[in-house]
Amino acid sequence: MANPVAVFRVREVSKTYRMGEVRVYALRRVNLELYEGEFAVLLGPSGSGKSTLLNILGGLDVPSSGEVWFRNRNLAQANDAILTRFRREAVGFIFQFYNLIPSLTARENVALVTEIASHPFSPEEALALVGLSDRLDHFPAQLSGGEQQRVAIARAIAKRPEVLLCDEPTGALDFRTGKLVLEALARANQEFGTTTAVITHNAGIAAMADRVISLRSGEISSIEVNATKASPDELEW
Ligand SMILES: Nc1ncnc2c1ncn2[C@@H]1O[C@H](COP(=O)(O)OP(=O)(O)OP(=O)(O)O)[C@@H](O)[C@H]1O
Repeated sequence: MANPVAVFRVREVSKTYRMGEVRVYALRRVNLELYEGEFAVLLGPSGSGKSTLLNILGGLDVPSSGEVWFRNRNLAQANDAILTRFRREAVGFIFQFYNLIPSLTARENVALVTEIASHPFSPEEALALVGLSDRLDHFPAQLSGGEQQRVAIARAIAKRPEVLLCDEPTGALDFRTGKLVLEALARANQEFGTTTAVITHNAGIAAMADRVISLRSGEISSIEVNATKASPDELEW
């Protein structure tokens, strides 16, 4: 990437929790940029701080110290109202469990978001992007796990967020279904230039990233740039 533009700049960010007498560092003086349009994979063992970092980037949590810049806004200093607006306008979240509303169809689950967004895709367009045009009127219980996750992706991308933050999006899925979900994420990244960060335990997924950011004990232990990216259907794990 020539002169990449940083969407996020994380500066000396620490997050600590007090557990009785001891202070636990979930993150320790982390410095990081996420660049416009990139697909970043965050790898690291359980407890290394991946979810804490993603939640801070997405404005779901705030650091104990340090700065988190989203473009020209310091999220570390933002109040709840500003963080809520930031999340609503700029961020699509995808979690391991799909968090769909069971009494609503796929189309209606996506419509919940498109109704409050300023320039959304229609639910039908968003569901077409993830290959679910033939499942619009299915309820979550009538969909497979991978299909439910793709509805969650449609819901996240329907408002055209600048960033997509995904915490173990394939964690509950088998290999084949996981690949369909990764294809949907790669497509949103490529077609709309959505900056995407994906947490995974699965090192096999790293091959589809522009950059692989590894965490260990609350610190970034390495950042690797992939010279060539694999497409999801080439991944092995
Ligand atoms: N609310 C909390 N109170 C106390 N400690 C916490 C809290 N949230 C996270 N931690 C601790 O912070 C550290 C980092 O947690 P985090 O969930 O970010 O790790 P992770 O890399 O995402 O792990 P996993 O892969 O298991 O989800 C862990 O040691 C965890 O126990």
